[in-house]
Amino acid sequence: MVKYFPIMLELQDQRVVVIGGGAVAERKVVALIEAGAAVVLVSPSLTGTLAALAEAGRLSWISRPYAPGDIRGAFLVYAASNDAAVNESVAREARSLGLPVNVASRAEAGSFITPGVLRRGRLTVAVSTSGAGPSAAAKITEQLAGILGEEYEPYLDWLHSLRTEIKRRELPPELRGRLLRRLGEVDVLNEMRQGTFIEWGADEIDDWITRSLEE
Ligand SMILES: C[C@@]1(CC(=O)O)c2cc3[nH]c(cc4nc(cc5[nH]c(cc(n2)[C@H]1CCC(=O)O)[C@@](C)(CC(=O)O)[C@@H]5CCC(=O)O)C(CC(=O)O)=C4CCC(=O)O)c(CCC(=O)O)c3CC(=O)O
Ligand SMILES: NC(=O)C1=CN([C@@H]2O[C@H](COP(=O)(O)OP(=O)(O)OC[C@H]3O[C@@H](n4cnc5c(N)ncnc54)[C@H](O)[C@@H]3O)[C@@H](O)[C@H]2O)C=CC1
Repeated sequence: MVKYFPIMLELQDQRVVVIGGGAVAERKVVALIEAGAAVVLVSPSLTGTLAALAEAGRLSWISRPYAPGDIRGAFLVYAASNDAAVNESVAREARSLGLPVNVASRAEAGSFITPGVLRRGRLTVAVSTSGAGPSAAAKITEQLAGILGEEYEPYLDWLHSLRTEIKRRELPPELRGRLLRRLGEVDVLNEMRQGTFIEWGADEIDDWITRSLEE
C-alpha cells in the first residue's frame, strides 16, 4: 500500500499544467483556480464551464492534443485526458523532469492524488482513502462538514488576530509560549456556534493578555 504524505501547498500564481478538458479536469481546475494557480490547459475540447473560464481569461487554453514539452516549467502537472496512454506519456515526461504529477486514470502512475476537501475559511480538511474509494472520500468529507460547522471560519479569524497581536508584542519566549497555549483554551468557539459571541476590541484583547500573564 502506498503511504501518501499530506502537505498544504501555496499555489498563488504557480504554473499548473492540466492535460484534458473533460469533467474530471474541470473539477481539478476549478479548485486550482480558487487556490490562485495560473492554470494552463492543453486539450482539443473543453466542458462549458472550462470554456467560460478560458473566455474570461481565468485560465490559458492551448487548443490541441498534448505534445511533449507542454509541461515544462510547471509546478504541478495533471494528466486528466480520457486517453490512458496519453496520461501515461504525460506521467513519464513529468517524472523525467522531476515534476509532481497526478494521473486521473491510474493513481499509481502518478506521484500525488487529490483528496476530498472541506473548507471553513482558514480551516482546510483533506480526506484521502489512498485511492481505495474516491466516492467514500467524498462521503466522509460530507460527514465532516456536518461536524465542523460554519463557526470555524470566524473562530480561526479570531485566533489569527490574537496570535498576530501576541507575536507583535515581542515578549520573552517563555511568556509568549504561555499566552499562545492559553489561547487554545479560550472557549469562544461555543459562543460563535450559539451566536452569542461579541467581537473583542483592542481593550478586551489587552485585558485578556494582562490577565493571562498574571495568572
Ligand atoms: C486516486 C484518485 C486520483 C485523483 O483524481 O487525484 C482518484 C481516482 C479515480 N477516481 C475514479 C472515479 C471517481 N472519482 C470520483 C470523485 C472524486 N475523486 C476524487 C479523488 C480521486 N480519484 C483520487 C483518490 C482520492 C482518495 O480516495 O484518496 C475526489 C475525492 C477529489 C477530486 O477529484 O477532486 C472526488 C470527489 C469530489 C467530491 O465530490 O468531493 C467519483 C464520484 C463522482 O464523480 O461523483 C468517481 C466515480 C465513482 C467511483 O468510481 O467511485 C476512478 C475510476 C475512473 C474510471 O472509472 O475509469 C479513478 C481511477 C483510479 O481509481 O485509479
Ligand atoms: N480521478 C478521478 O477523479 C476520475 C478519473 N476518471 C478518469 O479520468 C478520465 C477523464 O474523465 P472525464 O473528464 O470524465 O472524460 P471526458 O471524456 O469528459 O473528457 C476527456 C477530455 O480529454 C481530452 N483529450 C483527449 N485526448 C487528449 C489528448 N491527446 N491531449 C489532451 N487532451 C485530450 C478530451 O478532449 C476531453 O476534453 C476517464 O477516462 C477516467 O479514466 C474518471 C472519473 C473520476
